[in-house]
Amino acid sequence: MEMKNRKIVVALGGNAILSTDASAQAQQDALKSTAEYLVKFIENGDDIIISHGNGPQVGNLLLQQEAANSEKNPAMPLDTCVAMTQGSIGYWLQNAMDQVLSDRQLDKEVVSLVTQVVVDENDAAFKNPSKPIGPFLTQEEAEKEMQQSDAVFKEDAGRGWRKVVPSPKPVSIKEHKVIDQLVEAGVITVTVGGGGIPVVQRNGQVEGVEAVIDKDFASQKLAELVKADLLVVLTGVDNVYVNYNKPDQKKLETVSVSEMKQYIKEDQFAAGSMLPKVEAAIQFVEGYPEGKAIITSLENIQGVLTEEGGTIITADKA
Ligand SMILES: Nc1ncnc2c1ncn2[C@@H]1O[C@H](COP(=O)(O)OP(=O)(O)O)[C@@H](O)[C@H]1O
Ligand SMILES: NC(=O)OP(=O)(O)O
Repeated sequence: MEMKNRKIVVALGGNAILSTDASAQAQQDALKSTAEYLVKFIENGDDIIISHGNGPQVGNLLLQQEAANSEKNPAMPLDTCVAMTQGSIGYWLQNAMDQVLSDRQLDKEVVSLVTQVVVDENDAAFKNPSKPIGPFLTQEEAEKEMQQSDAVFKEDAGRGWRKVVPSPKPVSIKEHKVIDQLVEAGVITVTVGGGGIPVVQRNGQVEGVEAVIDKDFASQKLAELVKADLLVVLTGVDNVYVNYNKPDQKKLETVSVSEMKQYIKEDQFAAGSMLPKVEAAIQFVEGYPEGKAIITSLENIQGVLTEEGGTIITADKA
């Protein structure tokens, strides 16, 4: 059954933007294909709020900043780099969505919003950098980098070594009311890009801090604040699995919060890849039991339209 007129937060995973080629053209091309999928929500009559990651992009931007750093042309701090990636990826997404909407003769506006996400300055994450950004290095290259600077590198889910930065949890989203107004006005809104620009509130002022927020948690916070019907986390797999990549792997379809928590206890989801998605899904439906969360791939958007595909996380029955 097709579900319609839903308010949906769609979080785009890394493969929706960048696979191997980090050039602007390749990322724009990838987002054109992504937009072809996303437009299906609009054709279905849903309102969407789009969020996206920035791990590879913000890490690459930091390297560019460091390479050009001089007194006259100083490197920008990490919060500003996050804002810069919100701008570039938001521009590409707006452009890609505009193109597909116009091809389909759909009369819809798309905007991307520079979004500040409030974090707690005492979040333990500031003392324990964990969010991988930028390119993958070999262990040898990472160790050399660590000897030469204060940067921390860690192994990223079996894929290589990457620079890691603090990733505090989102507490609130400064612009959430205006996001809701945009959605109510029928505007497709790109927001909390790269997890949002991390800011803290000090003496009544908002100040940027050097961190990268996980976009799945920022999307969950957004879905909670705008009371979304659905949080859709799009990634590289159609479903979440237990015993993933083992001969007895099992696809998860509709799963309650309690069942998911049990799987977390059994260590079924890799930290830094599937675990934050599952945790974000749980937090959303726990905080807003009217909502549901779906973890699936872009290619399986049809399953999201019918709410019959992907891994669907629902609140426990009262
Ligand atoms: N239990 C699991 N079930 C399904 N996928 C898993 C599981 N554990 C780890 N993964 C991996 O996690 C990936 C999603 O994480 P990642 O690629 O880091 O996210 P993103 O799409 O946000 O960039 C999946 O594509 C899959 O390869
Ligand atoms: N900010 C963030 O979570 O980015 P990635 O999804 O690209 O890691």
